Amino acid sequence: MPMLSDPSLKYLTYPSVPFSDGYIRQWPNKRTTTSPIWLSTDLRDGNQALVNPMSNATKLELFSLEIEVAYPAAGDNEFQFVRDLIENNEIPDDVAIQIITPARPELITKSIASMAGVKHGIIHLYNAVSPVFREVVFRNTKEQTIDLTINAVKLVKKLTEEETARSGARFTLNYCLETFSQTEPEFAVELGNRVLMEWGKASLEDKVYFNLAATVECAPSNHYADMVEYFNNNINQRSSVLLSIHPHNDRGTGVAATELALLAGGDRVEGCLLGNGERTGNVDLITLALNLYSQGVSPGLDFSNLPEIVQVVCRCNESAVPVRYPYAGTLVFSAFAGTHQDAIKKGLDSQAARWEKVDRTGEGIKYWAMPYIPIDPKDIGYGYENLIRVSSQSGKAGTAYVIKQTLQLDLPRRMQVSFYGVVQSECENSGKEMSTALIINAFKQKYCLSSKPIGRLHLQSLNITPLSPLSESSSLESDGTSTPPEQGTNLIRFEGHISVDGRIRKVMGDGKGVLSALLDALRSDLELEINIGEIVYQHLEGDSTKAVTYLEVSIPGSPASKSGVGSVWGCRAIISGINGLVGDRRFPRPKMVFTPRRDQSAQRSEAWLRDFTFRAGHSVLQTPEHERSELIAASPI
Ligand SMILES: CC(=O)SCCNC(=O)CCNC(=O)[C@H](O)C(C)(C)COP(=O)(O)OP(=O)(O)OC[C@H]1O[C@@H](n2cnc3c(N)ncnc32)[C@H](O)[C@@H]1OP(=O)(O)O
Ligand SMILES: CC(C)C(=O)C(=O)O
Ligand SMILES: [Mg+2]
Repeated sequence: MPMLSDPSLKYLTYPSVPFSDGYIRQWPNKRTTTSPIWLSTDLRDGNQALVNPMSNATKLELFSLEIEVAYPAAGDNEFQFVRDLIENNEIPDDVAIQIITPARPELITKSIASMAGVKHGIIHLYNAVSPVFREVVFRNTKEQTIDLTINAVKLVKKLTEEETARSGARFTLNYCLETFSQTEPEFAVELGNRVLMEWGKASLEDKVYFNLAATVECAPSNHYADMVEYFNNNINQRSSVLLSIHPHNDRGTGVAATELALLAGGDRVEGCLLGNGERTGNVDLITLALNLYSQGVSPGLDFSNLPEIVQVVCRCNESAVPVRYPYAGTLVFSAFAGTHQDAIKKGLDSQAARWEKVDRTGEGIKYWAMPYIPIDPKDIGYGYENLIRVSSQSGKAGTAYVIKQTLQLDLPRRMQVSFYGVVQSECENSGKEMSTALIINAFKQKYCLSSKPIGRLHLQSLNITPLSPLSESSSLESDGTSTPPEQGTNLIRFEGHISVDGRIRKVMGDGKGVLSALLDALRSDLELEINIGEIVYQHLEGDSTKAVTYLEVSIPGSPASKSGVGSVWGCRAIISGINGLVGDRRFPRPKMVFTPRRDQSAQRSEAWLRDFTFRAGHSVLQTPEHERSELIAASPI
């Protein structure tokens, strides 16, 4: 049957909670500032919903917290699990175990028998109390429902007192109004007060728990909050009572309902890790705890290694976590969209500066303020390596972030734009994400970053000789990664070997600064006339002596320019940029005549390479043969 045009003919809306006229709800103005008591019901409410319920060994893997361990009346395995926990001393002194029993005398008796010898046991007694259950399932009136409940409480009291007399066990009553959220609020309170009277020994030290179940989530979260607030306001002996919240997630708002119910007076939450449970599941304890954490409230639960916890839970439950699942999904700390990536990249940079200032001055706190990322993934066992993932939806900032994370290169804006074009068209063509490895490979290809020739030109070796003393601010490091000597102040001779289309050429030129000298060499020996536009130097993080140069090259008379990147005083950046120019057929090919004017047979060039040395100032830095080849290989940029 299709959906109805008027669904009110089939589905009844939820009734209002009967607050008195003029009553002002308290929960909307409250804030949660402390953590609730948590009860994991993974081994009971979670387990009862599994296609294959857990074995007792598997249950032990998940055992922790204040925990509901079993439904002992369900069968021998469940019963035995409780016995094993108690008899094998598996329960730490500060852990109370909870077992659940329906309000049926023989099942209560069996359930309490399973708890013999426990140190602290919580008896979770339940019966459904809403109109539809009273009428359809139990065929009971309100009075009969109260009688059924009171008789059950009486029996629990008698049996637990006998066990206490025998073994000294301490017991807490957790009475669950199953389907509480669909029950008339006045009736729920009346029932609660009758239970309190019958138990007769609720105190500040030994509270009675009322488990207010949203067995099926049937109304918006604000309604559940109203229900809890009403119960909170009207139950007797409130200070001797603890309100437990047991939400399910049928409307997908279990977490919201819990958070509002805690504002409305809830003290304790029953839920499951990753929201396992009947139908759409119980409320997820991990999401709740980390939501609190993200507000600066310690949840008292440790999820420092969430990925491992997720693995254990999924193994025990034979289930999987959707990739978009809060905190635990594999994609929740990844941005694909360009503007998100841009904001995250800027956020990381500005936060690093802010945190560095706190370290330096000792003032302020290193608070987290990151666009699109509500908590620091590192706090819960994730790194930053997947923060940005690149697809056709990504922009230049995302690609630049990947390059920076992987190669430490902080690309200037124009270069970001230019390289982004490559990535974008690759993604559009493939229709797929571009992995970090593919991006890095494309980057190296485009800018010819390799110790082996990629483009048509490749700088094989170089020798820099200052023809005038270096100015104070200049230095020439033997590995060629320092900032080039200031352009225009030092007369420099550049001698080097450049392979052009596979053939090695010896070139030499003079100029004010290394780059000018190289340009002179290119002009005079390769007849290659090149202009340099914007130049940016970047010191690599963690080593102030290492620098990389970004620059733009163009052919005189042509408006087109290409970016280049590289070290070795910027020489490799020039060659990288030229490769962009000469390798792209859309641009006029520069005149390249490869007839060397100076004597350099192939043999002599190879000999020159073997004797390769860097010269700094006027001293020759001799490098052992094996270190020299490593130096070249290790410095592809
Ligand atoms: C919302 C929740 O999560 S409640 C927890 C639910 N969990 C489970 O059911 C898992 C474990 N359950 C079991 O193993 C079995 O149901 C058992 C062993 C407990 C009981 O088995 P059975 O005796 O065969 O009964 P069955 O499972 O058919 O339950 C239906 C009976 O229980 C009654 N019942 C259900 N809940 C309650 C309750 N809280 N108090 C009293 N009676 C109840 C029903 O009215 C019905 O009685 P009827 O047969 O007289 O009509
Ligand atoms: C029996 C109770 C606690 C329950 O699981 C529910 O109502 O959802
Ligand atoms: Mg439940």
